Amino acid sequence: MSSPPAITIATRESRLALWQARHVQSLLEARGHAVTLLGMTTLGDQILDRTLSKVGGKGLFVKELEHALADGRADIAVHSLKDVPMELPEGFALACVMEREDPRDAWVSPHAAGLADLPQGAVVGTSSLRRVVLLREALATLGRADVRIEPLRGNLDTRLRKLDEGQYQGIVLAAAGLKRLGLGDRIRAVFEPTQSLPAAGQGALGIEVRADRADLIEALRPLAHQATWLRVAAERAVSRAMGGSCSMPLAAHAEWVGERLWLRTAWGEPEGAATLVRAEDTASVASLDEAEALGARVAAALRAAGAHAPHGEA
Ligand SMILES: NCc1[nH]cc(CCC(=O)O)c1CC(=O)O
Repeated sequence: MSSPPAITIATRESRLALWQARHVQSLLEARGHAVTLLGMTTLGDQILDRTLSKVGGKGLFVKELEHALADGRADIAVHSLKDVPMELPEGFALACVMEREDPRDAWVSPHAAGLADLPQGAVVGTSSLRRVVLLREALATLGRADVRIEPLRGNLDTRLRKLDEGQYQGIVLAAAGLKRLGLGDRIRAVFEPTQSLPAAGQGALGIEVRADRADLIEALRPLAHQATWLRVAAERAVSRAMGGSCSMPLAAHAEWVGERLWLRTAWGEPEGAATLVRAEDTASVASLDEAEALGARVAAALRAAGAHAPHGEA
């Protein structure tokens, strides 16, 4: 038998990206592969101080890594699936989706145990439009028109520093990123999906390869987690059907209830009504096709309830 192929992982150099790449590295090494990391700075990393949706969206974190796969400098790229565009470019494939970390949003604040306890006139920081519209709805329900939501950009350490410096009284981050970096003790509370519905793919890692690398797709198969993959396929199908980019305030979250997949979605407009449009459904799901069909069906219901793509997009 031939020995397992050597694998080079292209990775961004943020602490979270490096943790994720090393996580995959150790799983592959345990299976006998020799693994090296190729660190890269992406355009997305260079402009972390600007609102991503204004400068071209999620693809920015992925494209440079794909160049390295295309020209053979690297074999695989490890991504937070939340940051991966719905349609990969021609010639690339998602080889596997791995077991999900906590998919929920986390509340981080030295000042308040939750939104209701915020001091008068508090500033809450968050970056994604999804979290903005969810927070706005939650604050309106609590009658907290005094609380302002302000943009918060940068990698995890930068965001926590801005909180600690007092620019915000509380911030909302993915629980998964904090836990992976050993910062779980910064989490004051996790939002249940009824309070802050997570983004499609949040907390799940995916491994991208060149579509012609059947050898790697085979080698990565043992890292796949089918129960996560089906959840994420349903969630991503919603984003796809909605023309989803990160300029869209869209939440899509699936979880298992026995053999059935329960998919919940929410959509809002940053300048629109505080109350979000929501749609949900369940289905018996055993294949990626069935998961995607559920996603398409719930997306159609969400559109019928009033959700739409931004300005003229399909
Ligand atoms: N938006 C950036 C991003 N991409 C993935 C994660 C967290 C980890 C994950 O979802 O797997 C984060 C940080 C955050 O949203 O707070």
